[in-house]
Amino acid sequence: MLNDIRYLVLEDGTVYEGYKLGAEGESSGEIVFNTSMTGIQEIITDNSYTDQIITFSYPLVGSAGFNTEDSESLLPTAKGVVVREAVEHPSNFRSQENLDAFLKKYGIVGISGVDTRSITRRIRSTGVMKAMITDSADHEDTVRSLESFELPRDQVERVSTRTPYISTGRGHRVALIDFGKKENIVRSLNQRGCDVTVMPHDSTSEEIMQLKPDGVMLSNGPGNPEDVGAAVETIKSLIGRVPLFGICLGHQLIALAGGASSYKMKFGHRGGNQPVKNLAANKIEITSQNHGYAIVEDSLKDTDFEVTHIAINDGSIEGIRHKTEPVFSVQYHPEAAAGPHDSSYLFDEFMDLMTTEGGRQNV
Ligand SMILES: NC(=O)CC[C@H](N)C(=O)O
Repeated sequence: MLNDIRYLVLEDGTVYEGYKLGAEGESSGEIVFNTSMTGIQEIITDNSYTDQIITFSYPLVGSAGFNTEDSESLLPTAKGVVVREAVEHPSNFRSQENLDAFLKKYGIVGISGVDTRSITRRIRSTGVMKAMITDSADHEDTVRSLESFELPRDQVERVSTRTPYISTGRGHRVALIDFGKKENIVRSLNQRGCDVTVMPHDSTSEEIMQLKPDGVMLSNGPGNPEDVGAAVETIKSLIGRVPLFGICLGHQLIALAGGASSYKMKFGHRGGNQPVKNLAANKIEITSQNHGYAIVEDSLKDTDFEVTHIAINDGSIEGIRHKTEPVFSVQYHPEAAAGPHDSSYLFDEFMDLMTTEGGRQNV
């Protein structure tokens, strides 16, 4: 069994010894943790995790198995998966394969048998950092190569669609700018009858307006919002011409377009049980989240935007809206997948905005 040993080495020199899981080889990325207990396939296939190693803090991972229907992208782009125990025999009538087989299929390197709660506590005190999953026992060498490893910054262009395509419906016409979108955003719009045109990340405002959309959605996506400058210019020019709804990276880009700024959080929010307060309704929503950046509250002061939602755990901004135009966005995931459906009402609010404000561009 000796050659089944694999290591997770953190940039700070901490080494965890475990077992091989998923693909052969080694892999480096930014290590983050997710506290969800379910929705493992949706999380691993969320392209917002591009170049990141996902640690599941919950100890038993993959009990519902994996299938061909529940992926949030065609090609998962996470750099690794870290679990305490990988379920070998899933128990679910929809399951077609287990975690190990699913990771192998997509070439994702994983490690099992490590204390993921201890890793989570370490990330919470030190902050997210670089890490490597490797079979090499020369840990000093691994730490040295991690020191010189630079996290790439071109994630959005790697995961966005290269050409526009349509997911047909008979209702409102929506242009969805794809920064690495989760499929459930398209499904949530289609379920409400929308005709969705998925557009590349670098589409210009002219290309978007040529579609004569009733509304424009800005998707989630990986990386630092400051690296997606072209989209900020597009959004600036769309504000006031068409209703806009942004999710996660899309929310951050709307805020940047409005003149606000973003920052990198110490360890972000990732999980399916994140409480958020809706300030207008004075209600708490339990939300699905996956973000490592957030909007600087003070930077919103001199903009046309106001805060609509805040995170209960740390008070950070979770939602904003334009004071006079039909533009709003949330840092969390109303499309769920994985996670609770408390905030699906936001899609309905977008439908209402498209009914009352859509079609302005045709005037
Ligand atoms: N899910 C997302 O869209 C994530 C947005 C951004 N990449 C962040 O980490 O904050």
